[in-house]
Amino acid sequence: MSNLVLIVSDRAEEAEALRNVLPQAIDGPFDIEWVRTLARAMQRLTGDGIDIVLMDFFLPDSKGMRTFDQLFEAAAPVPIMTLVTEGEMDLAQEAVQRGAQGYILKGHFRNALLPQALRNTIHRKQVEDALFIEKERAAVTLDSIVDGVISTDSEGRITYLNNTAERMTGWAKAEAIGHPVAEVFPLVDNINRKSFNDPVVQVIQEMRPLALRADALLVRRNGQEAAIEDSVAPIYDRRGKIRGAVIVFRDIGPAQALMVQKMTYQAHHDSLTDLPNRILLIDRLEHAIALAKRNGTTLAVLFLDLDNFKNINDSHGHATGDQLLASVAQRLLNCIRASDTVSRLGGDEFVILVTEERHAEAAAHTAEKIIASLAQPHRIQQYAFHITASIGISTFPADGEEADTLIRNADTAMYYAKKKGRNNYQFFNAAMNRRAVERQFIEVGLRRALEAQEFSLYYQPKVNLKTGKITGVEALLRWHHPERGLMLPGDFVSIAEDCGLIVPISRWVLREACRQTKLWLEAGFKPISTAVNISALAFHNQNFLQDLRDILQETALDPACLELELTESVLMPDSQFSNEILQTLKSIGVKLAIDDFGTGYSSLSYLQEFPIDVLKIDQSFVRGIPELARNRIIVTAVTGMGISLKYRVIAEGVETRKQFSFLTSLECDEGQGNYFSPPLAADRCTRLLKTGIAENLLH
Ligand SMILES: Nc1nc2c(ncn2[C@@H]2O[C@H](COP(=O)(O)OP(=O)(O)OP(=O)(O)O)[C@@H](O)[C@H]2O)c(=O)[nH]1
Repeated sequence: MSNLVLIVSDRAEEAEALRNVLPQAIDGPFDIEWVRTLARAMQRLTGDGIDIVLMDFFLPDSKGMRTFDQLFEAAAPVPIMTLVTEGEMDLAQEAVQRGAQGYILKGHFRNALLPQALRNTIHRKQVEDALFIEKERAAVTLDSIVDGVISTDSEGRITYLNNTAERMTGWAKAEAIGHPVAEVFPLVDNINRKSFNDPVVQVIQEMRPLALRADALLVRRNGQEAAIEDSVAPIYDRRGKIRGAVIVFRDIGPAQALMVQKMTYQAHHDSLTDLPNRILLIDRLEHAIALAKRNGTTLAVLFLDLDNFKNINDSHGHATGDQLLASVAQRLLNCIRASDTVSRLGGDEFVILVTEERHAEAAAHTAEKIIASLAQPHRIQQYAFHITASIGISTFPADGEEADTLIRNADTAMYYAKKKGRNNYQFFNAAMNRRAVERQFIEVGLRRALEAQEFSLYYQPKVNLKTGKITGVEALLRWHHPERGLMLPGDFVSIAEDCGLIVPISRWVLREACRQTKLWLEAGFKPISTAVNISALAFHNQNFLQDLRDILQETALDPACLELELTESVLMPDSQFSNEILQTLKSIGVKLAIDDFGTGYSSLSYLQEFPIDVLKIDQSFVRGIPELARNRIIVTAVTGMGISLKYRVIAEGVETRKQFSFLTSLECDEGQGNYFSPPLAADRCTRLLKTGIAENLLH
């Protein structure tokens, strides 16, 4: 598109010279219009289409600066350049100061830079106009919307407020500019009136927008508060550098503010007990840590888990469980100061934040108070419930400087309180952490071990003490850990129980033992039975009986060749339930043995009640015989009792000829232990089944 140049000059030779140069210019094209007088020029400028004016100061109807002033007023916003001689430079300079875009020296029209200068001037003016319109449009838009808009520079100082922002903050734009945003736009949390971290600083530091948040109160200049929702976004320049931030916010009105406040409250509190939940606890804890750091004080975190709470739910129903939890919450609140926090993390877990302790150990006092308070009966409906709790304590700064670490370490200490028999409290120590890390390592390994086929079964023979024949084997689990090598059950079973992995592991053990026994039977080793240990969790698992039936069917093993070993502690807590399962097991046809007899309840009455075939005397009693009188008496009594009740009695842990001889003299049926053979991998056990126990060991 060509540009139209209006030449305002009375000198024909000048107009002619420009006419000769401009239409052919490479930077063009330019079209030319020429007028001789100011009046004609003014008239022409009332119409459209002129892109630039080139004017002489001296015209027939106007002279000097007046010519420029008149034209400038009529031409706006068309750019003007003046045509001057060297003697008129002063006029040219003054015109530039008054708004001219520049000047052209007469006699230099052939200069190649002239068209370029004209084109640049026209272009610059066009850009300026577009920018002006753009700014105007933005300003008008921003001033007409109902949202407040504030922008800042990269230091967080105000650079702009729209009308709504002026009204809502109480600051006029002119006053606010240059002030820190936190001064003009101060925000507090609508739950506890705590100041928010400056969102602009955060956006500039993190270089990403902050999403809309609806739980903020804007404190106006006059001190009034307004519930708002706001978002903040960074402003970048063309190089991607942060130049500031823009805040957009709106007044959400009292009804919505109330709803938001309610929702915010719900998001921070537990609905059952109305206590702060984990989110609010972490917030308070972080705040308390910051304060303790500043003041050099300490604080303690008490992690509390009710003992055997599941039993209450199971026996009285979830609703009663809920009421008990609410009662516990109330007791906990009564044990602490108003400045402390009791929170419920979920389930039967509570965390208590005790602040401003002079000595962290003072938390023990709170723990004792809590334990004593919870011990009082809780009256719910017509019942009085007795409940205890285990508490772990971590202290700041000794046990961690982060909220998460303190809670985690208190949780670890709580776990040890459970291990110590429940109803007590334990302070966290670093050794616990090492053990917790170790447990974690084992647990992670266990989760992989089944799939990675890292388990195997070893078998230890049981020997008839009269005939010396092998009557069966006990299957013993081994874990070939890729880093630790061979691991025994004592290293990992309790962890597998804690994380529930014992159930699939037990299923694998049962299947593998049945499969191997079937192989031995098919190979002609008869009669032989294999004993498998059943843990409490596996025994109480609701799929236990069905799994067992499936495995027996799958492996086609005669159930009489499978012996299940159960400890007294598995059976006794709920003997009626146990008896029902044992009767079913009996009807399936498997043999039942009481393992580790003598270490647990050793109740004779249940022995008669349960359909048991075998009594296994625990190796701790066999160890000292015949020299150790106490053990000698126990082994003698248990063997005699077992025989008279018509059980097969098996002594575990036989290691010496003396023990073997003594057990034989008692007419104990069978023995098991390293004296006859250590536990062996399946192939070596197969060889032993072929050769039998060495003759010299038996006589
Ligand atoms: N009534 C009720 N029970 C819950 C709620 N949330 C979780 N529970 C139950 O609380 C029990 C928590 O049990 P645990 O802490 O794992 O075990 P426990 O029986 O207390 O035994 P220990 O902690 O080992 O002493 C589980 O049975 C959950 O089902 C709840 O909101 N209300």
